[in-house]
Amino acid sequence: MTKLSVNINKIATLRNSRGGNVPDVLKTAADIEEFGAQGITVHPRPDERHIRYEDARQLKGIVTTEFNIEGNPISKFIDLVLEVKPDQVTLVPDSVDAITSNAGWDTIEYKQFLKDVIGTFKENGIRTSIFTDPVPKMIEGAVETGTDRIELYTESYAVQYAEGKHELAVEPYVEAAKLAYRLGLGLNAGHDLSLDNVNYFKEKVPHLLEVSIGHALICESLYLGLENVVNMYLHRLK
Ligand SMILES: CC(=O)[C@@H](O)[C@H](O)COP(=O)(O)O
Ligand SMILES: NCC(=O)COP(=O)(O)O
Repeated sequence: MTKLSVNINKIATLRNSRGGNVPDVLKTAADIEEFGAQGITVHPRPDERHIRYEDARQLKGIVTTEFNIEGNPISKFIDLVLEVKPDQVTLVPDSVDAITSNAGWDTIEYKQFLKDVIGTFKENGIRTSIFTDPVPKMIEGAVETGTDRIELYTESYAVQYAEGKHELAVEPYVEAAKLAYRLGLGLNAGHDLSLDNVNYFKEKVPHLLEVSIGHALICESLYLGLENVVNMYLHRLK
């Protein structure tokens, strides 16, 4: 079975757009777990434009499944993770001004840095994962960092899948998954996975422990809920 960890960044984006506490990020996380998701992911960015550091602190007392915090390990992120002690930390090399994550780690260039940060998290009992492109030498480099898992960056899969190139899209991920397994790395995946493309990915990619999904899942929830909610309003306005 592959676990679903729901990334709730977009719930916080909506909340922040009005300034109040609607939707309530903590309640939403608890409800998502109640609906069966096996994990909650947050990716606080330095500008806190969606999930805030304080949300991550408060979620620690709410999440009863697996809590995964993602982000670039700048010093305030490292401090947050060591304070909150989530089940898993996923390191992502995103720049401060990135709209969203847009690359995996260069595990060769950043090997010593990753080794040091990963060592600190593991000493504190936190499972580690690093965001990685499906490139064999980057996966071999990941082993050297001591990470428990890698998270395969799935944007290129999602783009090519949407263009109908399904086999071409998934092939590097299948090879990456086999290599990671041989090297003893646990395997997660995420970015732009959706109701359209996740099933094919899951069927083809072996040893997939967990996917984290946010943007598409929240958009799909809006679309799939709209008819129901419009009708509820119409009923109240009769
Ligand atoms: C690592 C990854 O792919 C996700 O965490 C994604 O970057 C979500 O972050 P945003 O919600 O800021 O796009
Ligand atoms: N790690 C990926 C993630 O948390 C969600 O990414 P996306 O579904 O918002 O693209």
